[in-house]
Amino acid sequence: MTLRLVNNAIMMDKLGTLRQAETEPDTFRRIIGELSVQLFFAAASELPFSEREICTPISTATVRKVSKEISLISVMRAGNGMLEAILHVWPKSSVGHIGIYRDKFLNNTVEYYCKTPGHLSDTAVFVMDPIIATGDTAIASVSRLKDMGCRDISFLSIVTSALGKDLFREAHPDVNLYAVSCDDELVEDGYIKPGLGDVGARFYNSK
Ligand SMILES: O=P(O)(O)OC[C@H]1O[C@H](OP(=O)(O)OP(=O)(O)O)[C@H](O)[C@@H]1O
Ligand SMILES: O=c1cc[nH]c(=O)[nH]1
Repeated sequence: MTLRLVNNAIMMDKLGTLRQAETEPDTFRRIIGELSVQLFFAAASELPFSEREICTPISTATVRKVSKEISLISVMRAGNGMLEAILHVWPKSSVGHIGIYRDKFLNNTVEYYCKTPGHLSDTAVFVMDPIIATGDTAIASVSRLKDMGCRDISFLSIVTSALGKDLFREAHPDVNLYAVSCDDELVEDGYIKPGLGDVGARFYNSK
């Protein structure tokens, strides 16, 4: 697995706004969506395509069509914020939802929901969750997808911790991870520093 950092001056400017504690939920949501689309486009550079001849208004041209079906898998709940924006740019995707969280008392992950497309293993699977902190949730989500037969998996995340990235790579060396930032530290309660805070709570203006 490689961590591909997808960032440029504009994306970093937007990430800075996301990091600011006083950023309002409407702006927070919009930027999560914008950055998610950039991650999806970067990850899509690995997709297979076929070529065909078409007529433009001026001449003929050889154009490319994506030749593999795409599945988008949201790790709830914060993954839903990325899903919405990506679905908007590739509406013919199939969509699945996985509900997995890290239970700090059990010191394990707990799955509470899983609904995915039936033909998932034949598709290019893009899993999304804005945060990889300890890595437990991302690792468990990808393991679940592999149990269903998925082999072509990319993981999209806005911010990963360095530790989470390393543990993810150990667990799933065959999965490419795309992120806007890799932050150095994890603090008490498993939050990334500087990070984004509680992303689900900030996205939904909720607890
Ligand atoms: O790498 P980990 O240590 O497992 O932490 C990352 C998880 O934490 C956040 O979700 P959270 O559990 O806060 O749930 P939410 O999406 O419902 O807010 C985030 O969206 C990841 O799913
Ligand atoms: O930094 C973190 C860690 C876990 N969950 C979040 O929402 N943020």
